Amino acid sequence: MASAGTGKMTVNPDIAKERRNAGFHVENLTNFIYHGPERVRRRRYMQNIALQDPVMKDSKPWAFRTREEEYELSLRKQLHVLQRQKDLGITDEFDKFYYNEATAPNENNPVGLHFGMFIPTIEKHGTEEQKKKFVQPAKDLKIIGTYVQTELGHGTFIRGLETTATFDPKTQEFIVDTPTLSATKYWPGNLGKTVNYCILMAQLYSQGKCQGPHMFLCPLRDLTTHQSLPGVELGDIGPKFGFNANDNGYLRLNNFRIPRINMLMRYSKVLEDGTYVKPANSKLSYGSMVMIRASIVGAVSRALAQACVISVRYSAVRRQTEVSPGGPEAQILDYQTQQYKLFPLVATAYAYHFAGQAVQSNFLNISKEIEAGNLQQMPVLHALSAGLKAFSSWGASAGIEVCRMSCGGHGYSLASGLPKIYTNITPACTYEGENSVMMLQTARYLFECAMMVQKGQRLPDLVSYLSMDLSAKSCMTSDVALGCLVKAYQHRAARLTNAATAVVQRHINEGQKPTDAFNMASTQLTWAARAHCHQYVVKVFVTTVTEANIDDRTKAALTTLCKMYAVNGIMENLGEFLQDQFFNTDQVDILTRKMMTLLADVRPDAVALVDAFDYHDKVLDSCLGRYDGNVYYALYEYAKSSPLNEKDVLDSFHKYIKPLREGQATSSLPSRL
Ligand SMILES: CC(C)(COP(=O)(O)OP(=O)(O)OC[C@H]1O[C@@H](n2cnc3c(N)ncnc32)[C@H](O)[C@@H]1OP(=O)(O)O)[C@@H](O)C(=O)NCCC(=O)NCCSC(=O)CCCC(=O)O
Ligand SMILES: Cc1cc2nc3c(=O)[nH]c(=O)nc-3n(C[C@H](O)[C@H](O)[C@H](O)COP(=O)(O)OP(=O)(O)OC[C@H]3O[C@@H](n4cnc5c(N)ncnc54)[C@H](O)[C@@H]3O)c2cc1C
Repeated sequence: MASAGTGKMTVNPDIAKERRNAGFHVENLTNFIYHGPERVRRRRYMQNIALQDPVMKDSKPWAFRTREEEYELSLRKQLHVLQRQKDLGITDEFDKFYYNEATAPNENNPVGLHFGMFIPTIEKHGTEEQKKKFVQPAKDLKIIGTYVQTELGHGTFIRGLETTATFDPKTQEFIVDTPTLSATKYWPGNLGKTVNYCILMAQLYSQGKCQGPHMFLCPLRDLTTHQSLPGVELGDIGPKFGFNANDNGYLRLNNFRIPRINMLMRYSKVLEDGTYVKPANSKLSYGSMVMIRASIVGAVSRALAQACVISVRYSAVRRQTEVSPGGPEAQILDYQTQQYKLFPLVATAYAYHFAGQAVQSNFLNISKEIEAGNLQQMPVLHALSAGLKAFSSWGASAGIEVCRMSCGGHGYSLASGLPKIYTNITPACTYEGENSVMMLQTARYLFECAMMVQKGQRLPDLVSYLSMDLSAKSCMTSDVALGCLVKAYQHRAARLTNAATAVVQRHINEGQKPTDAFNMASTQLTWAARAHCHQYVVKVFVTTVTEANIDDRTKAALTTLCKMYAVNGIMENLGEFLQDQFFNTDQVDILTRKMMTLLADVRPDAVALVDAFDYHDKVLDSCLGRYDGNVYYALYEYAKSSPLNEKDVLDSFHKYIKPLREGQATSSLPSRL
C-alpha cells in the first residue's frame, strides 16, 4: 500500500505483528472509506505524483523554519502545484483535493481562501455578468482574493459590522469606508500580503437608508505592481497559535470608490437610481459561511483520524514498564487505560467521517433547491451545518489533545506531528462562527421545533424524533443493539430540548422578554443542541454500518467501532441519559461492561483500523506515526537536524556562560542585596 513507503529499514516487529493479527483486510475498509477501489487507486496515484515532485521535498523539518520562510515556501509550493495540475490536466475536484492533501498537510496555505471562499462566493452570489468578468481572471490567478468580513470589534455579530458601502448614483459607485478603529477588518486569511482583491462584507447604504450587510468585490492592490491602492491600508496581523503560512490580515479603507457592478447582485440589487431590491431571504448572503461550515465536519474528521494514526501506531511500538518483575515491558497499547483514551477517538474519527459525508450531501441537495428558488429548507440546513460544525470541531480538538498526551513526552515534541495537527484545526472552533454561538443557532431551531410539537404540527424528518414519547424507558439489553443506542440518543436530545424549552417558557411566563428568557436558558439550550448533534452522528454511523455493502469481517470491525462510539458517548454523558430514569442501574452496568468488552474487541484491530485511513507518512509528517514503526530512529535524526546543533559550542556560551564562570559578568545589578 502507498503508506508503506519509508525506505528499506526493517519494520518494527511489534507493529508488523499487529498487522498480521488484524481480523479484517485493511484494504477492504480503505475502499469503504473512500468509496471503492477505483477511488482509492486514484487517490494514491494523485498523492504519489504530488509527493514525487522534487519541489515538494523539504530540506529540513517544517518546525525549523521561520514564519517568513514558512509563508514563502508554502506560497511557492502552492503556485507550483496549481501549474502542475494545469500541465497534467487535473481538473476533477476529487483529484485536486487529494493531490493538495499531500502537498500541504495540515497547513493553511496562502491561496487557500482564494479557491475555498473567494471564487465559490462569486460563483454563488454573482450575476452572470459578474461571473463572466471575475471568475476566469480569478481562476487564472490574475486576481487573487479572500473573504473579508470580521472586524476588530465584531466577528460573531454580523449585523453589527461597521464598514460602510454608500451608493453614489452620480458616479455609479459605492464608497467603501472604515469609519472607526473597531471597523478595521481583522483576521481574514491571506489578506495581509497575498491577495489583490477581496469579497468585502459591508453595511449597504443607498438613498440614505441602511440595508444591512452585503458583499462587494473590492480591489486592494495594483494588479501589476501589487502595491496597495490609494485609500487602502492593509498588512499581516503577526504570528498566531498556528496557521504560520497564512498571512491573516487587517484592512482599513478610506472613502475608497468601487463601481456599482462590484456589489454581488444575484440575490439583492442596487439599481442605477439607487433603488434597493431585496433578496428573497436576507440570510442568503450568509451562504458562503454555510458552505464552509458543512465542509468543516469532514476536515476535522481527517485531522482527528491522523492524530489517531500517529498515537495508535506509536502505542503499538512503545513499550513501557515490566508487567511482572523481570518480564518484558508491555506495549502501551495493552494497557486498558491507554485503550480507553484512544479507541473511542478512533471510533469518533470514523463517526465524524461518515457524518461529514452526510452533512455535505445534505448541503449539496439543499443548495440545488435554493439555487432553483426554493428556500424552504434553508433553516434546516443552517441548523444542521452550524451545530455539526461546532460539535465536531470541539470533539476533534479535544480528541487530538488526548492523542498528544497519550504519547507521553514525545507527544510534546513538534516531531510528533500532533501539535501541528492541533493548531491547524482548533481554530475551526472559532472561525466560520464561534462554536457556542453556532450551538445557540441550532438550539433556536430546536426551540421552534419544540413549539411545533406543542401545537401538534408535523416536524421535518431530521428532527421528527423530538415528538417521541418521553415516558418510555430504554429497550437496552445485554446484546446492546444498535437500534436501542439510537433511541437512547434521541431520548436524551428530545428530553433536553423539552427541558430547555420549558425554561424559556417559564421565564416568559414570569414576565421576562423572550430574548432575555432565551439568554437565561441558553446554557441548557446548548446542551440540547449538543445532544441533537450527537444523536445525528450516532444515527448516521448506525445507518452507514447497517447499510454497508462490505465483507462480514470488515462489517464486524466497523460495527464494533460504531457501538463503541455510541456506548462511550453515553458513559461520558451519563447524567443526561439518567436524569429521568431512562436507563435503570442494571442497564448502566450492562453498558459499563460492554464498554470494557469493546476495548478488548478493538484491541487486535487497532492498528489496522488506523492504517485503513491510508495516510502516507509524508502527510502525517510525524516521527511517532511512521508506518514502519521506526520511531526512535526518526526522533534521533530529527534531534540531530536541529539548527541549534549546527555548532558544537554556541556563541552564547562565549557571550554569557563563560564570562559568568570567570567572574566577569557585566551585570549592573548590585552584588549584594
Ligand atoms: C450568529 C449569526 C448566525 C446571527 O446572525 P444575525 O444576522 O444576527 O441573525 P439575526 O438577524 O438575529 O437572525 C437570525 C435568524 O437568521 C437565521 N440565520 C442566521 N444565519 C443563517 C444562515 N446562514 N442561513 C439561514 N438562516 C440563518 C437564524 O436561524 C435566525 O432565524 P429565525 O429568526 O430564528 O427564523 C451570524 O451573525 C453569524 O453567522 N455569525 C458568525 C460569523 C461567521 O461565521 N463569520 C465567518 C467569517 S469567515 C471565516 O471565518 C473564514 C475562515 C476560513 C478559514 O480560514 O479556513
Ligand atoms: C484562524 C482564523 C482565521 C479566520 N479567518 C477569517 C476569514 O478568512 N475571514 C473573516 O472574515 N474572518 C476570519 N476569522 C474571524 C472569525 O470568523 C471570527 O473570529 C469568528 O467568527 C468569531 O468571532 P469573534 O472573534 O468576534 O468572537 P466573539 O464573538 O468576540 O466571541 C468571544 C466569546 O463571546 C461569546 N459570544 C459572542 N456572541 C455571543 C452570543 N450572541 N451569545 C453567546 N455568546 C456569545 C463566544 O461564544 C465567545 O466565547 C478567522 C479567525 C481565525 C481565528
